[in-house]
Amino acid sequence: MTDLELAFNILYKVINEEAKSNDEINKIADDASNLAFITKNVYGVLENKIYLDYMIRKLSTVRLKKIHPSVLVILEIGIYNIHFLNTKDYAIVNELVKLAKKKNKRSSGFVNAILRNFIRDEEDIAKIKESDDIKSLSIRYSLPEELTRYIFENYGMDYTKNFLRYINNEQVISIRVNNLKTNKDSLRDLLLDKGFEIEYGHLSKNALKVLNPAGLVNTSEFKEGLFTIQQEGSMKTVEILDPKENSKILDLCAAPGTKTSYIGEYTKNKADIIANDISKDKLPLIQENIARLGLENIELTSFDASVFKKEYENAFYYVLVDAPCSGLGVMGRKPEIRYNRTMDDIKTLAKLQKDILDQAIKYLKKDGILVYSTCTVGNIENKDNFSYLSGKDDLNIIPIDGKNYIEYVNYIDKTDGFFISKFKKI
Ligand SMILES: C[S@@+](CC[C@H](N)C(=O)[O-])C[C@H]1O[C@@H](n2cnc3c(N)ncnc32)[C@H](O)[C@@H]1O
Repeated sequence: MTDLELAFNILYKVINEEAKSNDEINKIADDASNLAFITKNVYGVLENKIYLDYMIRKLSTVRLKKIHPSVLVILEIGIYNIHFLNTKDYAIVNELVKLAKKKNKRSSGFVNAILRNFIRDEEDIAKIKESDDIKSLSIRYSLPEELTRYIFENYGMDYTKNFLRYINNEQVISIRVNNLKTNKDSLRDLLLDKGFEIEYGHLSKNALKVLNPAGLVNTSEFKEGLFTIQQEGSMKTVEILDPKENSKILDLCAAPGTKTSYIGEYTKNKADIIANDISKDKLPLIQENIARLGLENIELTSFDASVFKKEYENAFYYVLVDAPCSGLGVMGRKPEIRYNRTMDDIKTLAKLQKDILDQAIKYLKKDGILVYSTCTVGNIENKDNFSYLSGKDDLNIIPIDGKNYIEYVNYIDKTDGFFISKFKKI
């Protein structure tokens, strides 16, 4: 199978069958002759899908909705390679026409015509002719219009442009060193030896950045639990919670266990941790991480955190609510998120977060610490829920670096958009 066909298969599943791009890329990592090229294609098409479809609309006499789903993916790959990767020769067209013959025989002439016409008339087709700035940005950076408008209304035009530009650029991946098994410099040396380009993290003392991360999870260092893939903003959540050894800690929304496992490492296996997630299916993911990283004293549970659990009342020194959220802050690494979120989802999630936070407060002992975090941007979830918590009589805000909360800005802080706030129960 060619690399383009592997990229096609992944894209088809992500766009039409709700698969996740990262999971699918990891599955084929060992078979691909050029993993970096496949990854570039998968991310590139997803990051530019609205724009690619805008151009295809101009080129096609058939309405977009009437184009067969596999043919549309083939066209998107074609336009992406020609326009964004500057592949101007006709070899790519021939390869995609061949692929079209395999996937949907009747459409190969159609694919051939569209891609050749695009090469001939690229400059004009690629022009975005929209008088509305938000619509134009939505197409240029392929973020659905209502989400683009939401970000603009919350943060203004400069932020919106920079934010969108950042999520469509290649992302730097961070990893968290497992200090129970190694240390930062030894791990750095091992990964450098394997050809990874490594830099030190800039927000967390336990972070390394990997500039060419393809294949990272297939290394023996990963399998032996020397590190976890985690972005620095996410690491900071646990560092801000700052849980102590010999304490009782509740992580209410824990799967896949990235923060739970950091809490375990941070407390050197010497705290009692309960990691909960509503989704039973996701508990094995947490278990896998715990086993891989060599962690102990972590109990897994599965209940709905928005419903009160009497036995946990006043039982914990630390409660982490890393809430289910719209995930707009991680679109750079999970580009398909943008096509699966609406403003209605954001409002529903914000309400769910409030309900979970209401229970979380009851589980804290006096002087106990609550951290409320999300991996999203936008006031409906973050700031409004921070205000909701600030209004509670039994909570005091604990400032973080002199501020009420941290909201990482991707293009400034060079990490995912992340929101973190901290409270003490009084
Ligand atoms: C942002 S993710 C958590 C990520 C995790 N803390 C980590 O660092 O790996 C939110 C999680 O909340 C879970 N969730 C959603 N609704 C929930 C509820 N009502 N109660 C408990 N967990 C819930 C989801 O299944 C999802 O795994």
